[in-house]
Amino acid sequence: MTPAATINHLNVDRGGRPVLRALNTHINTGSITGLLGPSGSGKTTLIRAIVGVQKIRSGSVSVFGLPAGSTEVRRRVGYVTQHAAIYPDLTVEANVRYFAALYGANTHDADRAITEVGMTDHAKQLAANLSGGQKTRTSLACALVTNPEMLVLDEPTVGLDPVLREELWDQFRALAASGKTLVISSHVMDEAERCDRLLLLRQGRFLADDTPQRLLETTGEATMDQAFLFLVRQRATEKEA
Ligand SMILES: Nc1ncnc2c1ncn2[C@@H]1O[C@H](COP(=O)(O)OP(=O)(O)OP(=O)(O)O)[C@@H](O)[C@H]1O
Repeated sequence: MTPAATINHLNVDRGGRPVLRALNTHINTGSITGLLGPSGSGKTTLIRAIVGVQKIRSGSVSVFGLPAGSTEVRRRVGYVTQHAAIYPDLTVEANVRYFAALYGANTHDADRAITEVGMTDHAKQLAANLSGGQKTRTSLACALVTNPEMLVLDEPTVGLDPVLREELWDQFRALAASGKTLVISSHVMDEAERCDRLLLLRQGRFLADDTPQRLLETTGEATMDQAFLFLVRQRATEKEA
């Protein structure tokens, strides 16, 4: 199957320092790829490169076979940034309809997106009065108005309680089951096991690129946290050798 995105020898500098270093990978279509790593490891930078809003030093990122961020792919990729980008003084419906208008979609598309994220009962509520999870879901609806084939979500579950996180992950799984490609970043290792494939980032390099199951098997560890630490130690030993 043709990958939804291909990252080829990607190098990115920010503030004059290398932030992503020689990354190579691909993102499978119709699946959930988790981008995991500690704070500052480069997750947001990689996400920005996939969406096509990040200046890169060298290498390439292609999405659906076209350069990331090009006009032809922009509508096919939905992006939810780390901070819910919605207007607190507008209702859920008005927020999503506003996004729809911006992207040349109609009110029917907006209503479909609201239904898709399970926010129909809250459509008339002001965004200011929503819970954290509902705000994230509204942002997700805004990203879904163009019915994108790929969704890129930057730490969508940060600050949410376990029940809300569970609900959101059910939503993500349903979106992937409908054929959409999801890239989801997180620094919470227990979310890793919910992904089909994992990219573990540390200091701008991939520590691992594998399924959660295979990562546990190859490291011989019981949890993702332990597997991550195992790989960090292994990398340090390799450097010393
Ligand atoms: N606008 C910027 N100018 C200069 N350096 C930046 C800028 N944004 C990020 N960086 C640096 O790039 C590195 C990677 O940042 P990035 O935001 O991609 O990490 P992250 O893994 O998403 O972190 P977090 O989990 O805290 O959001 C960090 O060292 C950060 O300080």
